[in-house]
Amino acid sequence: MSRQRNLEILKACSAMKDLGIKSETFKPVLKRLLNLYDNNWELIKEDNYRTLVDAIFETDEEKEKDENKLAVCNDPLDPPLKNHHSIDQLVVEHDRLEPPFKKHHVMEAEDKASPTMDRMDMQGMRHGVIPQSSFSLQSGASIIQNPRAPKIEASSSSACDRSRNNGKDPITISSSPMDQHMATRWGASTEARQVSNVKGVDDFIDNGHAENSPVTASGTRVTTAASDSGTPISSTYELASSACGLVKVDLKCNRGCEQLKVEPILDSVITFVESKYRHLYDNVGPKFSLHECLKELCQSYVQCVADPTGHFPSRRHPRAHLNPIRQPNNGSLRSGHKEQHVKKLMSSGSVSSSFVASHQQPASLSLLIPDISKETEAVRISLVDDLSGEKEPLPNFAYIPRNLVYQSAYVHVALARIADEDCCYGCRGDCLSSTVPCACARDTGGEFAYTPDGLVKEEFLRKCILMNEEPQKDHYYFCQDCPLERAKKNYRPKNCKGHLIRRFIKECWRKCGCNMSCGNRVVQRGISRKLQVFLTSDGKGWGVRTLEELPKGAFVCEYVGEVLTNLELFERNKQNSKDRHTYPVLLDADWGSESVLKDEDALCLDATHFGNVARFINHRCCDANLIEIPVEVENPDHHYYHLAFFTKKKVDAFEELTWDYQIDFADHNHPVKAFKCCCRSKSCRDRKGKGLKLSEEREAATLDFLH
Ligand SMILES: C[S@@+](CC[C@H](N)C(=O)[O-])C[C@H]1O[C@@H](n2cnc3c(N)ncnc32)[C@H](O)[C@@H]1O
Repeated sequence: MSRQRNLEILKACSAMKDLGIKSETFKPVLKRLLNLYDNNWELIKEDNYRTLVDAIFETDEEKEKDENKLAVCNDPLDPPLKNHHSIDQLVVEHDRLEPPFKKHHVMEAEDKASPTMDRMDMQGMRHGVIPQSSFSLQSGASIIQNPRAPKIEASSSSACDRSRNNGKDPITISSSPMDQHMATRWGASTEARQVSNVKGVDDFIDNGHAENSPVTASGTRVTTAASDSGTPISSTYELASSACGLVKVDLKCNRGCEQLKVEPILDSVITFVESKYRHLYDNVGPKFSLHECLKELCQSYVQCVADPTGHFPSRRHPRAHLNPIRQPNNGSLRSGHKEQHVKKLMSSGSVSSSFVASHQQPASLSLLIPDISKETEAVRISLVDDLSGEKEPLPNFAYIPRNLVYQSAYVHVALARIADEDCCYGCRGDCLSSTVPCACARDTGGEFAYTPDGLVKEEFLRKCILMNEEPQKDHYYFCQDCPLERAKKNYRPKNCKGHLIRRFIKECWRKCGCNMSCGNRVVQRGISRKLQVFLTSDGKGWGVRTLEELPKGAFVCEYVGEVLTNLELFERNKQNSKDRHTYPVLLDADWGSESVLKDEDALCLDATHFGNVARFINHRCCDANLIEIPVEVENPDHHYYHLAFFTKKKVDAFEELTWDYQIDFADHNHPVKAFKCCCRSKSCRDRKGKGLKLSEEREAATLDFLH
């Protein structure tokens, strides 16, 4: 019995040595654990002495101090017996026999006995559940809430354990075996850490490590400052992620062996850092928040998995930026399920000060085009296929970030056409910060349509939605001589079907005195949200989803295409009637302002051959999450304007973006044949493919809603 015990003690010594934990640190804890567990070594040894290591970390300073005292004197609880060495004796003996570090033992042990989280994920996989992860970090304390996810501690710990070296040993990147243990507990391999530390994360990725090897990045900062006693103050931070999507941020604040006289309240530390940054950096505005930064880190982790073309590419597609790749599809779940699943995760359990990171296993994500915009947009827009085995041809079109006139359309942009009183020549900086709204707000009732956060104001949005969804008779303009009808063969002047008169947003422009970051310039700054083109699972072909949560009223993108006259569109559609067309957009919001519109002024946008990401946004009857709003930028006459998409409500990350094309499914004379709608909306206007009149359907939808 006693021999076995001695053997166990020696093994524990060896394991602790490997982790760089000094004998005087672990001895008292080991004794305490043996007492606690009634000498059950199995519990202590589990997961490469995880319990012991955790207990060492968790032991508070006071207790440790006391126990340290015990460790240096003769232990009354553990008197030396014949053939029964005390822990102290054995440790001393072990110290003489063993070299200080045996890094590989840690790895081997971890490989064999995989940590709890890996086991759980495997189980999840077997049951067809996407491994999920979430961590919630609240100031002061943090514990995982997700019952399926493994237990994770998000800690802000004092690193006194390591500072047992009295602050003499320099702390270098990845030099500490304890770091390695922490990393391996989080699924990080020593090799990965070393490569990532030495060469950077990207190099590690390009090294082509095994697909399931985790990505880790860690770093250490040693400040030049010294504590009151002259001990160098050093701190380390460690980022570790596991293949199942857990991310751990570990901050270790080291003041050598000094004990903190006053334990700072984490909230105050956060506030202190925020104000420090506001003072230090001009660009850090009053809204800077460390919580937001960490939340952003979590969300970006999720996004980088979903969008491997982000700034930190996923290991799965190490060279995704070079070639379109079609990866074998191993995922067992259809994207619809996954979207739901991820949405559920994203919306679950997040309180204002907690961060939730969750993502799905990227096993089935197939990156086909890293950036459809070919770097013409400020953000990359990837095209992925996460359905197994679907054969959808890649879209054949040229990406253009701004509209281009095809041939005959009259789009006359000239500074002289903008009257001085129609712009804010005298403004400086940001028009939104001025107490009196400038001339550019005149068209929107003397108030800007945007909030300082760049969102469409609630009231303006509400009116636009109402006008679209429940238009009154006086919201329509009926042409005496409709340019649309003029293009048709059996032209009858009075056949106009009506054009919805819309509310315009007017943005400041070149003739204005404000700068580009003026809050009244949103659409002209282009796409800033993280979008992705993906293959829909319900037969609509490609669609667009957001990779980040979008608040209500957020600008998503503009509908960009070739600017055609309606005559040109008609001719084009006649010639290529078999082509799959993106639905053309009429620029008819202001047709009522002129009694007879000339053909070259009656314009539309066709994104079939030239377009931007909006050409992939699918239609949804009635309850779409986007609304199109006309935006005047450079053209005061409203023949030509920008059609911008804004969110009608909060949109979750990974949710498909849709807008109501306002199709009249019953109009069989429309230049573009209506498709059979698969929007699955409760109020789908294309019921059983028969197609009801838009007006009838609107009525039906209203009745549906009322009952
Ligand atoms: C603007 S494009 C959208 C992108 C398109 N899904 C693609 O794969 O290129 C419009 C076309 O998408 C398809 N589409 C859009 N919404 C749809 C819906 N609700 N039901 C069925 N097909 C739809 C139709 O083929 C339509 O002509």
